Amino acid sequence: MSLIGNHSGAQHESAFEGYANRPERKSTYEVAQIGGDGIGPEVINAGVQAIHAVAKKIGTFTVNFMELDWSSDRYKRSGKYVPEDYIEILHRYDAILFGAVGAPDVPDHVSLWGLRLAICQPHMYANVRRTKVLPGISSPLKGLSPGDLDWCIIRENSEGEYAGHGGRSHRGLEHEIGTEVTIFTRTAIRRIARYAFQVARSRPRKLLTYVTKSNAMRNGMVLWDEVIKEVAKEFPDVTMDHMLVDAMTVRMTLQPKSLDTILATNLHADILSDLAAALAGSIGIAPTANIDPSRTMPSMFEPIHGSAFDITGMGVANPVGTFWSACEMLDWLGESEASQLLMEAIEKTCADGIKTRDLGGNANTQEVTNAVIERIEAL
Ligand SMILES: NC(=O)C1=CN([C@@H]2O[C@H](COP(=O)(O)OP(=O)(O)OC[C@H]3O[C@@H](n4cnc5c(N)ncnc54)[C@H](O)[C@@H]3O)[C@@H](O)[C@H]2O)C=CC1
Ligand SMILES: CC(=O)C(=O)O
Ligand SMILES: [K+]
Ligand SMILES: [Mn+2]
Repeated sequence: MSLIGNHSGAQHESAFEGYANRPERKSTYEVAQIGGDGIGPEVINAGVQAIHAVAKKIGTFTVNFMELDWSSDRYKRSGKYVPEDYIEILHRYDAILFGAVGAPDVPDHVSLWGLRLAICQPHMYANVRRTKVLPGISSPLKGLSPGDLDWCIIRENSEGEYAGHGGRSHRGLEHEIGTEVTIFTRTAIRRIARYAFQVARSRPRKLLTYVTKSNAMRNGMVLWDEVIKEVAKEFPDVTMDHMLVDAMTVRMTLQPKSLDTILATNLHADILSDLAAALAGSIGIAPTANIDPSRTMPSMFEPIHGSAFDITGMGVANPVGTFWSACEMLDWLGESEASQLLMEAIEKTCADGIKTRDLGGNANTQEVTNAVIERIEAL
């Protein structure tokens, strides 16, 4: 697949380049639409409008959305976030467009495990999170211009610190114990390392920085270091360097231009990718692709942010993170031209100053959506 973005000069390399298993293009894509909770349905509603507009403009395919009510409301009604046969249900779709999960009156660990982790952990082992300073948006860092902070963070998405192993005993007593056991397996480290090297290889700088904490964590993190060095031998054309996670926050902030593709564990990359989004201007902008590289399961695309109780229902949520996630979805489906077109419309909208208040603007969610659709139609 070609580089994205010859339209306006900005280049958006595919995060999925380098994979031989590009899909057959279809005339109709079936997408599961799961708005979820909080601002999730608000931004997904915006994303669906933008995808329909871009499909109409391109004219070679349509997207059918099937709205699934998998959410905390469903949990409170029925005791379950998802039906018993949810994996079989998801198999019917080409992709999943997801908002967020989390409600003020449900414990966060119940909601996250009930929906997002239930869907992603079994198959979607690569969590791909891109960053870039978009035109018209200022980074809190000094001296950066549009196009800078062009990073692709690859997060291990199936195990690690979020493996769910552990337990509690002696509940309520002074000597109560809680354990959260991190699980690292050679298989999972190797497959995510290969994925990250493929992404790094597909980008012009061919530079991979991998992040661990193998000084204090002397077992599993040392296994990471060893397996990554083994996998590196398969990719002699990729330059690799290593950072301990604490120092990585400093490098991201003070030497941001020294980074390109970044590989880290589930927890570390969760944190570093929120930092990356903030450094690029707002958590409301950044996309996430939860990828099953084998294409056994549909992959799931979602903005990086959560359900944002503090702004739910106000109509001011930034839809850009969802639009960019929609670009990633179209790209993964093989519709690279549509992906490029949508990205270009997003960039033009930002450049024209049509922004939500998290970016210092005063447009609401629908106004930003309308502006993106107008620009799609005009391109
Ligand atoms: N993938 C998912 O479904 C995720 C779910 N969560 C869940 O979301 C809930 C809230 O978590 P928080 O830690 O508060 O993170 P959050 O991302 O929901 O919100 C953090 C801050 O960023 C702001 N923000 C987030 N998205 C925005 C957008 N699109 N436009 C403008 N401002 C935006 C919020 O208003 C808030 O001030 C929790 O239940 C948490 O577990 C959190 C992260 C990811
Ligand atoms: C849950 C969460 O914070 C994430 O997936 O990024
Ligand atoms: K999300
Ligand atoms: Mn997160």
